[in-house]
Amino acid sequence: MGSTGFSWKLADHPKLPKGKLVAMIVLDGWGEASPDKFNCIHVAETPTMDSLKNGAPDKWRLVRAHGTAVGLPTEDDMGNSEVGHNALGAGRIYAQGAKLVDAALESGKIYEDEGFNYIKESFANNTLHLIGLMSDGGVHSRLDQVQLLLKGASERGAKKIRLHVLTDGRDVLDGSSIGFAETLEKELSDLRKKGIDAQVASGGGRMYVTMDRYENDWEVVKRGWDAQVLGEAPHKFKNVVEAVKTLRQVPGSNDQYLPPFVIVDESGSPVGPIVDGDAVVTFNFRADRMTMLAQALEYEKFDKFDRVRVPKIRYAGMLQYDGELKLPNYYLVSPPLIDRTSGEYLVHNGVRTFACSETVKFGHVTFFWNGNRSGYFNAELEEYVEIPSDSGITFNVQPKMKALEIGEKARDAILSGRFDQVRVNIPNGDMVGHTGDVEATVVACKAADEAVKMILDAVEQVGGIFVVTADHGNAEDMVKRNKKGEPALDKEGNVQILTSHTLQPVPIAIGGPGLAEGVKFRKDVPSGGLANVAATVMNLHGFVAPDDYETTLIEVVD
Ligand SMILES: O=C(O)[C@@H](CO)OP(=O)(O)O
Ligand SMILES: [Mn+2]
Ligand SMILES: [Mn+2]
Repeated sequence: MGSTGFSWKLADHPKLPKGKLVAMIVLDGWGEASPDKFNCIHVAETPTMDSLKNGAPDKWRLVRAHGTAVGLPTEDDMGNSEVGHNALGAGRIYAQGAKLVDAALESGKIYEDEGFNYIKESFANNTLHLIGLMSDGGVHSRLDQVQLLLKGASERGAKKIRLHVLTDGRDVLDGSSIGFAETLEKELSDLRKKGIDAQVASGGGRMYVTMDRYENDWEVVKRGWDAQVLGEAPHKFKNVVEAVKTLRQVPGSNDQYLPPFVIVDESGSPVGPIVDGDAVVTFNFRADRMTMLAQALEYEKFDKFDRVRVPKIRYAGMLQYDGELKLPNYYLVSPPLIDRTSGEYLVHNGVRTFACSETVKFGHVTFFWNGNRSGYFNAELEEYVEIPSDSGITFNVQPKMKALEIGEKARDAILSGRFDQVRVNIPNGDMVGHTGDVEATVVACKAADEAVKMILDAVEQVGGIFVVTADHGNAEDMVKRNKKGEPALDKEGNVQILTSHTLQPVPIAIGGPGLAEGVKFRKDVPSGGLANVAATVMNLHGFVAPDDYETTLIEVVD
């Protein structure tokens, strides 16, 4: 014990042994919903997950993965990977970005802190640029927060404001970008009536422009840079509503993948390239899809693509996206300070850890799992393996993704005897679910199930334990529903495909030959959520979780 009384040492579990291999499998976007043809998990052949559900009733249950259970503002907020993996890894519920920004805007504190005062310096003589996802999905950003920020900044001296918007269609229905563009245009025209020169300057679909993650494809960020900073894009329009409406008419187009565009004035010049002296705010609160742009905006040394022109700007993130890297240096709202995660505790207690996923989810089982922290706690005890994802495709084209490769890596890590915890994220249900392609999502779910089987077989061979769960729903419900739960029809009488996550709970199953006799899920944590998983996993490693962790889901009955 240190002088403060704090210790990384975890108490021994009174009944459970140490030294058993624990495989921790997170199926991304795998919720539980009633069987129906839009439930791709139900439609797919998933014998392994089915056997867990039907095999041992006291070793399978549901946990909450959305809303307040994962630190989001309301029960109407669907879960997402960031908050889901934060909760799984940290074992406690933290008020998350969406909620922290709401509070800072509500109290006005956002305008008093260092970040806003820093960008404010540019207001008198230069432009304020706001870059981010135009959506009310609440996963990466929310338009109502942007509206409040516009109001707040203009009341505090911003005279010229330019927005660089990314269309969504992934956290919200495809096609909803038109409505958001109209709302924003109305807001900006009201500002213009008050004498503020406020306009949208550029845009593009989030998956094709700017919002790549984990360095899967820097071209995505470059396309955004060219439009936002240089004012160059293949498509030019007079305003954002015209842009979105026109680009959506191209056959096969959708909000997620709209090409980059710039808004031009009467003379054909871009209305808002970013130039020396300007202020820039990236208004997404979630980190993973903003850090690449943040690097391009902030780093003097940068070799990921040719920036051509690097304006000297005052840049602030809505949040700081990476606390270790201090990226960006200035931010409007402080991020949740997630400390003492289960990963850090376990490493301090000698648990050797292997974590793996493919690029598009790699940071989920490492960065998010470890409380938004990059890198190892102890490089001697940990190994993180990233399998390169395909880039430049939508995943309905390759619905199996790298599931089997992840399964193989996990299997090899388990059989090597070098690790006590082998943790993976299997992305298929989520990544293919987001494409809205129901048939491909069925294939995706089958592939995910096969990867689980591969890992469970290895657990069996070494006498280990498994925990299989998910971070939030997605593939289990691919259609928008009315209040009665039936598919909701649009004006033309068509069902509306749901590309987003859901509000559904997710399964958690435990088992394996190493699971001690008498271990089962407690009945007295009926509203358990993802944050209860960390204490559970610590128990399975033979430890008792710290007192302030959400309680364990298991008990040992003699
Ligand atoms: O793709 C993403 O960025 C989100 C949806 O916006 O999905 P997930 O939370 O599963 O990463
Ligand atoms: Mn996810
Ligand atoms: Mn997702």
